[in-house]
Amino acid sequence: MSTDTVQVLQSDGFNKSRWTQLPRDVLIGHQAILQLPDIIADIRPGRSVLIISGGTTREVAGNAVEDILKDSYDVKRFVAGKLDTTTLEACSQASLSADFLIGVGGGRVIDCAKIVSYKQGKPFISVPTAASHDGIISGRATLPTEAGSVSVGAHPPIAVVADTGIISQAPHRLMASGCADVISNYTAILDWELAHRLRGEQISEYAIALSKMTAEILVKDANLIKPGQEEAAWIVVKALVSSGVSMAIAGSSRPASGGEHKFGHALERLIPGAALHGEACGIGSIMTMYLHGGDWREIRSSLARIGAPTTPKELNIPDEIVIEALLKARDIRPERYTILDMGLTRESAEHLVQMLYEA
Ligand SMILES: NC(=O)C1=CN([C@@H]2O[C@H](COP(=O)(O)OP(=O)(O)OC[C@H]3O[C@@H](n4cnc5c(N)ncnc54)[C@H](O)[C@@H]3O)[C@@H](O)[C@H]2O)C=CC1
Ligand SMILES: O=C(CO)COP(=O)(O)O
Ligand SMILES: [Zn+2]
Repeated sequence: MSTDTVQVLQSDGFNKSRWTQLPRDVLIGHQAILQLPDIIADIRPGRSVLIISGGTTREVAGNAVEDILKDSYDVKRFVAGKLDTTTLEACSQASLSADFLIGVGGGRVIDCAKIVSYKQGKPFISVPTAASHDGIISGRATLPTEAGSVSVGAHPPIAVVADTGIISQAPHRLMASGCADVISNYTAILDWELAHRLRGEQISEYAIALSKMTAEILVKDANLIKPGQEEAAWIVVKALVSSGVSMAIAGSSRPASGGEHKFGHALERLIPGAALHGEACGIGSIMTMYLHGGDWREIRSSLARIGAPTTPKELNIPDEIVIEALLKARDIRPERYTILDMGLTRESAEHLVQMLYEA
């Protein structure tokens, strides 16, 4: 390095720096997948693509994406049945001959594409088939492991193509779950602020403001979120994107994942597949909002208006398992300090679950 450069680099002691990664193109709207060729032409990621989808989502949109691209690109496909290390390894192998990846599906498929993209250093495009989670643009991936879910570093997608027609035709339960994922931002923020006050954890006011505003706008528009409506898909996808941007600004999932998410991850381990990700986090958020002394009834009524569950009974989950998940939450990602890490007892956990059924 030349002395001129060293002089330019001198500073007054301020040494903070943050690299924020965001997608380059975000396209949301009616028949958006038809514009995939334009998006790819804009990015120029190469000529061969691996389309990653799930068993169901391949039928829903994976095949259509393949059809749209097959005349101009060398297309291969990979079906990710579940998200585990074996699948990730197989997907990584399948990606070796591809220049770029497209993840077409729900949260697990997109996280699979995100992790493989990061490991292989290849760009990926996110094509969500459901508005069920706010990971559609985030640079983090959630990986279930034996020891519980871990949030792993990944690349955000280079582009997001969210087709509101496809998304509106997904089961409403998925969209309601995505709304619950966003509504749970209210308590994620309270937990982050708590960790800041109690533990000196660094917070980002910008990330907090965006995450909170996103939840507020969604709750304000709750009456428009109806099954089968493309406008509803439009509203919810925008909220999911906005929530994802808050995570990108924070450089972690903190503004969108607190104790209610630790509870959700614990519940998923205890009774896999009984609740969708956002459903579990929504119920968790009612309980942690109560512990924060906030308006937990407002969280509950917002979830109910959107059609998301507010009690374990609606998901056929025994109350006892929810109590266990509340107590186990502290073992999930212990470095993430939340209201559930403050010595919750079994009695208070039992009370929290009873409270969910209160009129
Ligand atoms: N990376 C991040 O920042 C985030 C990651 N996540 C992760 O995402 C996952 C949750 O995502 P979900 O989408 O709820 O779960 P998921 O990916 O398991 O999908 C749920 C179900 O919906 C089906 N599905 C998707 N689109 C459909 C459609 N159009 N029609 C019919 N069925 C359709 C799928 O086949 C699957 O059976 C969790 O693993 C969670 O931890 C969630 C939020 C943020
Ligand atoms: O789900 C998330 C935000 O909604 C983020 O996931 P983690 O809880 O795995 O960090
Ligand atoms: Zn979430």
